[in-house]
Amino acid sequence: MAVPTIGVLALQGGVAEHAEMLADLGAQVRLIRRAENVAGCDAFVLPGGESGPIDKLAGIFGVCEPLVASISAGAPVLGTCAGLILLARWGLIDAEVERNAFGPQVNSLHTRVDWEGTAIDVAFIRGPKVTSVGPAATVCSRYEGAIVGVRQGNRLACSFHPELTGDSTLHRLLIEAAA
Ligand SMILES: NC(=O)CC[C@H](N)C(=O)O
Repeated sequence: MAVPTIGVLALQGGVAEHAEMLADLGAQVRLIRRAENVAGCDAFVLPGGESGPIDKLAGIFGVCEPLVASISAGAPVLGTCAGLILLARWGLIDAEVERNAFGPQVNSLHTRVDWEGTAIDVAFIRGPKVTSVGPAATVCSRYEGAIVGVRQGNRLACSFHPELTGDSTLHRLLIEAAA
């Protein structure tokens, strides 16, 4: 099997941990900072950070349009935290989200959640909550009753940060989908 190239949106936020985890799993990592970086990627990661600035910079640097086009054409994607917010805002995940739904930075926490039957180790940092999902999306994970993980085919989105705890379950799913 050819080594998949995974593009990590690298305009703001927690880029390095995703890149390191993907490289450890054997993927070729490409940082996405400009429109021309998008072509040729087999899958994408939209990292956590601040969804407002990432969204704005993605527009300014012309990244948003080719990225949305590539994901719409079938490229798998993993969006974590701010990445989940962007997937919903860009119409790529059929879900409504509420930002900062687990409180401020001081309420950050490290816990285990279930993802489609697998226990995963994750961190929440000012994460969003999914308040409703449309018919195209399915719920993959909950924390204290709140929806914190959804998928729409090969589009995976979560409220938390698996890359900060070293849990590679979702990154493996992404790489498998890209193969
Ligand atoms: N850790 C994160 O990605 C936080 C997301 C941030 N609170 C936002 O609304 O974009």
